[in-house]
Amino acid sequence: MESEHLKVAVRIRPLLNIDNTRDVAVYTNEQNEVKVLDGEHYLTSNYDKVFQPESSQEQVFRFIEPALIKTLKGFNCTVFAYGQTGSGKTHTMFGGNWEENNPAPQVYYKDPQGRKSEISILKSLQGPGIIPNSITKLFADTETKQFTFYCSFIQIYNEHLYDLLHDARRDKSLRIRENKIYGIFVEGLAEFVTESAEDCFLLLAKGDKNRAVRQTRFNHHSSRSHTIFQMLVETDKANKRGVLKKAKLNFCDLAGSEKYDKENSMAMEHIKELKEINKSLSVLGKVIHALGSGNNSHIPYRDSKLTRLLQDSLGVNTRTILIATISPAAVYAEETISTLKFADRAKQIMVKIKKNEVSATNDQLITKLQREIQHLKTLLNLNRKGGLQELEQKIWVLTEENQKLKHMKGSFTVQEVERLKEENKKLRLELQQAGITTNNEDLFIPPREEMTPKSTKIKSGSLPESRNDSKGKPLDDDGNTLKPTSGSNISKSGPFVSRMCPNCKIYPPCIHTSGYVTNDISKSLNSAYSSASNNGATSRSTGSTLGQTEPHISKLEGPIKMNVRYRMTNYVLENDSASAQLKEDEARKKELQNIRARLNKITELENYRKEQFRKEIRELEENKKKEEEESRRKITEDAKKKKKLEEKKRQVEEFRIAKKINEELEQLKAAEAKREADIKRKKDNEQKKIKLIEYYNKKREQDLDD
Ligand SMILES: Nc1ncnc2c1ncn2[C@@H]1O[C@H](COP(=O)(O)OP(=O)(O)OP(=O)(O)O)[C@@H](O)[C@H]1O
Repeated sequence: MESEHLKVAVRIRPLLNIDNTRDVAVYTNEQNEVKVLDGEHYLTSNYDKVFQPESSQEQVFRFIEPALIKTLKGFNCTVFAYGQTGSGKTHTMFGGNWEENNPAPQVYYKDPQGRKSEISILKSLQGPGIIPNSITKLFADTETKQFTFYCSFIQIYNEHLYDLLHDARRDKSLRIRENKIYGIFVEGLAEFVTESAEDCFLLLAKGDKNRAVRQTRFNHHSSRSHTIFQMLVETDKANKRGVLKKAKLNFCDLAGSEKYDKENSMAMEHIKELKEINKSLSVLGKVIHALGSGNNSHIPYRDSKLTRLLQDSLGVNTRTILIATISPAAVYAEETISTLKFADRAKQIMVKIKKNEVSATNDQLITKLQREIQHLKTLLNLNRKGGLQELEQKIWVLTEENQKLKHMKGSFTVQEVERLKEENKKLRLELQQAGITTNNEDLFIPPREEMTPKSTKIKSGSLPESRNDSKGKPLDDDGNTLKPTSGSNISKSGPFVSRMCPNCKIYPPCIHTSGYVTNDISKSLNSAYSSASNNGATSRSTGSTLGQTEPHISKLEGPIKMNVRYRMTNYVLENDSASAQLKEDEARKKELQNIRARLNKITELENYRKEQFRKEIRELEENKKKEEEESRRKITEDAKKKKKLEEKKRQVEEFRIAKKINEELEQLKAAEAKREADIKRKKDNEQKKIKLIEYYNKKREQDLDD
């Protein structure tokens, strides 16, 4: 065991016409320091290496080369390109003008006569990037040695995984799965055996054509998905210590981080992409942060497909190289600072690295090889044009061979295992010549001891970090309850019982034992037997079959014909002693029990809270009712009061009017009285005047008389 820091480099690309500016904000010095300075922002940080705008692709490749070479010694290696959209990730990983020049070859790599095509994609690249340079280097270094390389090309688009080599239209998203034998793997992902650098370039070119791209503000040809070009490197021969080496090489060209463009309205699809990209990059940041903080109790690998897929290539057992790409332009200072901060955080990860060595006589390896050989033979048998009779014979031979292998397990020599590996490779080559591809679910046949219902297997703690649903059934990465892949119809009779078969007098598995052959073969056998019995042969009971997934055979899509094999990932096989396994199982069991106990507590708490909540709601409802009644009563009272007041008002009004009338009447009466008094006074005065006149008249008459 040795420990090593992850390596972080920054690559500054030159100013481009698309930047529309001559103002720069990024400065560097000899000490691999980067300064971002634009009056508004200031950041200075130090990295393992800083590549200037004029640095060549060759110089960048030299930086990752030591880690690359180590893959041949059994160390995993992951190279990331991280940065803002248009900052040069694809340029760094694939090469200058890769996307524009990608020729997507329309020729067979091998013509029908088996002659090699002369096409060289490398020549068409202006300055090959890390991936083509690494491929050239690996094949040049292993020319004389015996290594096998398996390649696959994945893209993660909107949190869905697609096989870039098979699924141009992103029709079928793939699932990430994990188990004890294969580790973390992508179900249904094809792996191609590549015999030369040219093989790899063809795959690269084909996959890259299928990548999701879109024009963004900063890049006319922006990659909108994360892509991972994976290479598995395996030694064919065991070394003097009887050890086989293998390593996984991941080249990740991450989708560019991008800010929401407020000025130009973005299409919904673009916004969704942007959200998913930023989310998964943020999870990558969190994982890196969690690894760096040394608190490994919870690392959120499962929060994004990218981190889940790279779980065994992040933090442990892997040399990780992060190349942060930035633009020097002042207009991108904010994005540049955020990229540099991400790179800073990444620097803090301490990576423990160990070799992927596996003893050639390791039981798991033998089981894996046996299983693969069994499956490949089945496929070949189905493909070959032989009649049923021939097929039957071959299956008998295979049955016996497998029987022998089963009994021999544990007493294998290194040479025998190497022979198994050789045989495995040859079978794949034969499939390659036939241009056959298949779904690797077929290979995912549980070993005999696992042929119990899946939940039992989970309980034994065989799936690290496995999640269960409320009924204790295992969940997959998408949170769905797992169904046994190939064992949905698996015999429920429990583990395999090793008793001699009464019909053929050998130990199972044999054709009379349930759970041995696939449906197709079993059907062929059944009909072969029935025709044999019709012809007077001894009648045999055929027994039930496993009902496993039928081998799916289809022609390879596109013109490339190559070897196909399927993901068999199991990288941490060292120290795989039974006691360590038992301890691990125990620890997992305890962990699961703890989780269940915690879940129960949480459920109890939740129930209690629910009850409290219901109570509160009831009280609230009662209070509300009372309040409503009260308000109704008040409304009625108010209405009555209002009525009374109105009545009073009316009365007062009437009274006021009556009073006024009275007053007016009084006034009228007074006026009348006054008038009457005046009339009377006038009358009296007139009377007096008349009397006076009468008096004076009388007196004059008297005087006259006198
Ligand atoms: N070091 C460099 N030297 C010259 N040109 C470069 C360099 N880096 C990037 N470029 C150019 O800048 C443009 C954008 O680069 P590239 O496509 O690699 O960006 P990207 O980070 O992969 O973007 P996205 O995330 O949007 O896919 C391309 O035209 C590329 O050729």
